[in-house]
Amino acid sequence: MSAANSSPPGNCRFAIPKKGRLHEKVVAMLKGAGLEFRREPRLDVALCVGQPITLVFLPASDIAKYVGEGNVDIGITGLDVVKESMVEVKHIMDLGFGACKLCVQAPVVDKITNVEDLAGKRIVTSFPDLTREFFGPLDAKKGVTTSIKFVSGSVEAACGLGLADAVVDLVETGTTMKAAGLEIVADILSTQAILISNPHAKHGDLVDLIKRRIEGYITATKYVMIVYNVSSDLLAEAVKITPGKRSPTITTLDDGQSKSVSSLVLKKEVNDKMDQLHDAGATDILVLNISNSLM
Ligand SMILES: Nc1ncnc2c1ncn2[C@@H]1O[C@H](COP(=O)(O)OP(=O)(O)OP(=O)(O)O)[C@@H](O)[C@H]1O
Ligand SMILES: O=P(O)(O)OC[C@H]1O[C@H](OP(=O)(O)OP(=O)(O)O)[C@H](O)[C@@H]1O
Repeated sequence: MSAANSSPPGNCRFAIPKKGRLHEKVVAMLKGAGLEFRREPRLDVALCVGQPITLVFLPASDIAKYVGEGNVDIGITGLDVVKESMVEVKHIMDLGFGACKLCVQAPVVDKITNVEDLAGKRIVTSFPDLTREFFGPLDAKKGVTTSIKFVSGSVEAACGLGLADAVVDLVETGTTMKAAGLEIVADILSTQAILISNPHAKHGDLVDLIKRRIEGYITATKYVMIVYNVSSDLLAEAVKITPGKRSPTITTLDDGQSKSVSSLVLKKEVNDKMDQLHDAGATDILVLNISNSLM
């Protein structure tokens, strides 16, 4: 690492995926959480503006190992990577993106419905340890040994190439699996992106700050603020529709007859809530986006 590509001593080191499926979402989340940074082209470290935090850009599949071994203090990667790495890390929070499943998949033409039929056969995967853990009990039951081979990518091609009888790979939409003529025989793990830290991380305050900032951003992206007017006699019914996260804010309008209500509402429910408020007699219904929050 050159001097430009290193972290000032004493900074909290925070690893994020340098490319791949999680990279853009993590960068957008950090920006939304006010953890601003400027990354020079081709450098794998960047300093956060105004905080003693160094971002370290690493392959997603290596991040759990670096966090577990204390080379970095905190990181973001998939739960699948953490489980596969078999290292001890503190699972701070789920991040709500990067959701997919790790599945055993076999060629559709083979019509395999019972995963036990694959014990003793050839499996190709990027997750050899989780695969071994999954097939261990099946092997023991049948008295066979499943052959498990590692590949780092394009796992879905292995059956078509004659290298495997089945694969263990991630499935999100199922597009890759279907295109390769495969189908799910068994689920191994549901995964999503998570925030992790070294169990003995020295930078407790910064870890808390990062967690708080990210939580604020996640809340802000999940909720919108709904604001409406309603006559005092209809207020109780309207408030039942929008009880808020804690409770709604209610103020009296100048006319003395009506109330103005503002309340947090889940983004995915807002259109239904607007219809219900309209039917309950509310007027002047506005929906406002929240750019960040601290609850
Ligand atoms: N199709 C997907 N949908 C959602 N999340 C996924 C998907 N594929 C992978 N992930 C998540 O992203 C993590 C990184 O996967 P990715 O395939 O981007 O690996 P990579 O090694 O960083 O990149 P690359 O495949 O470009 O080398 C996975 O461990 C998983 O948690
Ligand atoms: O169910 P889908 O939506 O099709 O997504 C699943 C695919 O996404 C990932 O691969 P990626 O495209 O990241 O490339 P890789 O094979 O190089 O890991 C994963 O390994 C699957 O192959």
